Amino acid sequence: MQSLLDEIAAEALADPNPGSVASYIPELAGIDPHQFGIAVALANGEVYSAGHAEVPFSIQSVSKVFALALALGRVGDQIWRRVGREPSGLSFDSILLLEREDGIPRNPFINAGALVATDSYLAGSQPREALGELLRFIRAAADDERIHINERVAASEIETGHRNFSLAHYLASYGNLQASVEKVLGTYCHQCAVEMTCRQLALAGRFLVDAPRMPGLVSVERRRRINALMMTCGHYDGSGDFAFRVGMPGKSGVGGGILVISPSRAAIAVWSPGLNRYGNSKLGTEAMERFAHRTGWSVFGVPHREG
Ligand SMILES: NC(=O)CC[C@H](N)C(=O)O
Repeated sequence: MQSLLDEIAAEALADPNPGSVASYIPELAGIDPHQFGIAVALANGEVYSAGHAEVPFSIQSVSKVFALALALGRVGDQIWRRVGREPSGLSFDSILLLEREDGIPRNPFINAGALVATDSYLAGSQPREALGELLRFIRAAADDERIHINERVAASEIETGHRNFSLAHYLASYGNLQASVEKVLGTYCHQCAVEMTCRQLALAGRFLVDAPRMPGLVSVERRRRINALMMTCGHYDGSGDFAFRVGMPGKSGVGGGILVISPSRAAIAVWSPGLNRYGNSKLGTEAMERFAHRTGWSVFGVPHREG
């Protein structure tokens, strides 16, 4: 495993075309795209990593996985009255379907749906308490008390988040927000501003792995369902392509991180800040494709011997 990760990191770091970083969040715009890290937390407790696996990055939409788990813990299946479970086929911040579908976002991994998840785990408490609970969840999953929120990234996004404010107001106009738009947006932007290294993110992802000794933070049924949604919706309008190329559930963020789950084997985190046209990490996606190919890992079966 170590030599495989070293190889994959070397290939990614030698790529002259890492994509371009998200520039709409000013704090993220200045990050050097020529960075790549990968970490694998295996079900047996071993952790392997290579490249810039110890560099903290903004997890952005990868946080939507933790937010959904927390929201389900708070309100249970009630959340499915307010958000769907279908891929949207549109970019992460699109408002298009909200009008046609009466303010019910397609899924909890696009921004509109994630705002509903944030509103659900807020559930009457103050943003500070709700974010404390989110951090407790992530820290417990990773077994790492150092994981924190980068206030500058949160502030930068709140200042420039006109689209997300529009989405939230739109949801509110349909009665699909309980807390105020300001509270939901403030909480959401802080949630996106959680910072982790690849190593921390792989460890945090273990709650989605089906094996003994993994952090049991959600029920078996929820774990399977969250994985299913990652497979179908975790990469926005690039979800089909990621499933085709990698064959494992994953959730991306515009910070360039991707959390991938091999359901009974491992949680894998890759990070490279340059993005492809869907807003998902370019080198991260390519590296995961190579990783899946070389390990033979896929949720669609094991490679069989030729002949
Ligand atoms: N795709 C993403 O990572 C988007 C998250 C980002 N915080 C936003 O809301 O725009």
